[in-house]
Amino acid sequence: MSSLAACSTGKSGPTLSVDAARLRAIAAACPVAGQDVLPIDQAVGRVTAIPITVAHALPPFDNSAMDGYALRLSDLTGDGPWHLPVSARIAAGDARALSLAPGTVARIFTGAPVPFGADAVVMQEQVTRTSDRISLTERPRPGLNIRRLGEDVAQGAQALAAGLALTPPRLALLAGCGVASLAVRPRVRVAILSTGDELSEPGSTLGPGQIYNSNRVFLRATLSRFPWVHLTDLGIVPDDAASIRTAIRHAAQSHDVVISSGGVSAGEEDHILDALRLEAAELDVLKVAIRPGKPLTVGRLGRALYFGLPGNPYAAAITFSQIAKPALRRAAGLMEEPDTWLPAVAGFTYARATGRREYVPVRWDCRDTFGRPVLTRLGQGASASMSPSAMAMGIAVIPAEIDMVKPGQSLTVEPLCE
Ligand SMILES: Nc1nc2c(c(=O)[nH]1)N[C@H]1C(S)=C(S)[C@@H](COP(=O)(O)OP(=O)(O)OC[C@H]3O[C@@H](n4cnc5c(N)ncnc54)[C@H](O)[C@@H]3O)O[C@H]1N2
Ligand code: MOO
Repeated sequence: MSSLAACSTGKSGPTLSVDAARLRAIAAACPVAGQDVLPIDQAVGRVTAIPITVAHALPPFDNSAMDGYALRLSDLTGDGPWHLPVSARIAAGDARALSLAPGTVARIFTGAPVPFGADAVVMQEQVTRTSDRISLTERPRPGLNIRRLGEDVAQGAQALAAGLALTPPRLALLAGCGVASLAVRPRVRVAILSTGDELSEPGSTLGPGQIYNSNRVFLRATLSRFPWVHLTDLGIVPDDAASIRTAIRHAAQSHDVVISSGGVSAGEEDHILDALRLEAAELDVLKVAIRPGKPLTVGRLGRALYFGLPGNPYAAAITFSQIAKPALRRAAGLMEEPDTWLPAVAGFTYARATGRREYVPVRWDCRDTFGRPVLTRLGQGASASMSPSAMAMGIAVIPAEIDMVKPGQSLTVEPLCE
């Protein structure tokens, strides 16, 4: 079991900047408490609950980085070339605790234990071998081609801090240190629901005035990519105040985060805000200077974090990625915020109203002389349009105060992954 402790009591206020809204959402999200112990091969994408210290050093013994010859530098007296007999042969996995006989070299292979007394390994390409001896002309530097015990991770050291996503390289690091299982944060229990009497599910026949529910699939697909989420899909909730109240109250009792789409703007058919108020939710964010997605609502309902995303599909997608996702990551216990924004340059002209930071679907097929993508804008910025973002290579950001974007203007873009 996990739970989010309430840790902020923000009040609703005027229109917030995107950054302020994001910070409030993150502040409202406390990491889920508790920990699960998982075998390492079931932990990909999960979040470290505590610092991971390791019982085994990496590497666990001095070993050779090359196929070659291990030698003692003190045997290379005077000027070269030096001629030394080969006294031993050591392959990877050799279990003998060998000492290198003075005045000799050992044939050694990559990954094999360096014999006691040897202080350098010379690559085989740099020696001449004749029957049972080698000749070399250049004095190797001390420690050449020797991977020292614990040089990657010392025995007993912290291999990973708490709050890190277990990426494949991090799991490989732990495996290299002999870690077989570890403590991760419990999954964040997320409930999603759609509101709107106009909604019908794909596969059904559309009635008059109906549209297909696309936000549900978007949220399911997006959240399914987060291994630290446990998802409950509550489907479409009837669009009346009582049904919505009951649904969100129950969802908040058994989940860490509740995400709804639709019903957050000003009309009397938009019931989410009323329902949240009647359920005594603490509302941290009610309006954001973002395009699309202005009527985003963020708050706390009981012990759960609540996101009321706008119904328009592109607005739901942008507010999810810009505001909800960073807060969800905090709820998951993640302490790293990825910075995926890249410098880019506009290849289009766009006259726009100031006041809201705008997220624009873009493509690019060339780069400028500095290597920055030259962006083409897709669509007209309608928050109900789905084709532009479906075809986009990335989302460009236009600062709130800019009233005209011209070709050559510096922008930033976040590439979309497949
Ligand atoms: N008088 C005002 N009207 C609107 C305002 C405003 O400030 N004053 N804001 C506009 C903005 S901006 C947005 S964004 C939308 C937000 O609307 P809601 O969050 O209340 O959402 P709905 O009204 O329920 O739906 C909006 C739109 O999206 C469609 N929709 C809803 N759910 C889904 C879904 N699951 N899948 C696909 N499409 C969905 C719905 O049919 C509507 O067309 O409000 C503006 N209005
Ligand atoms: O803020 Mo809304 O998404 O423009 O229609």
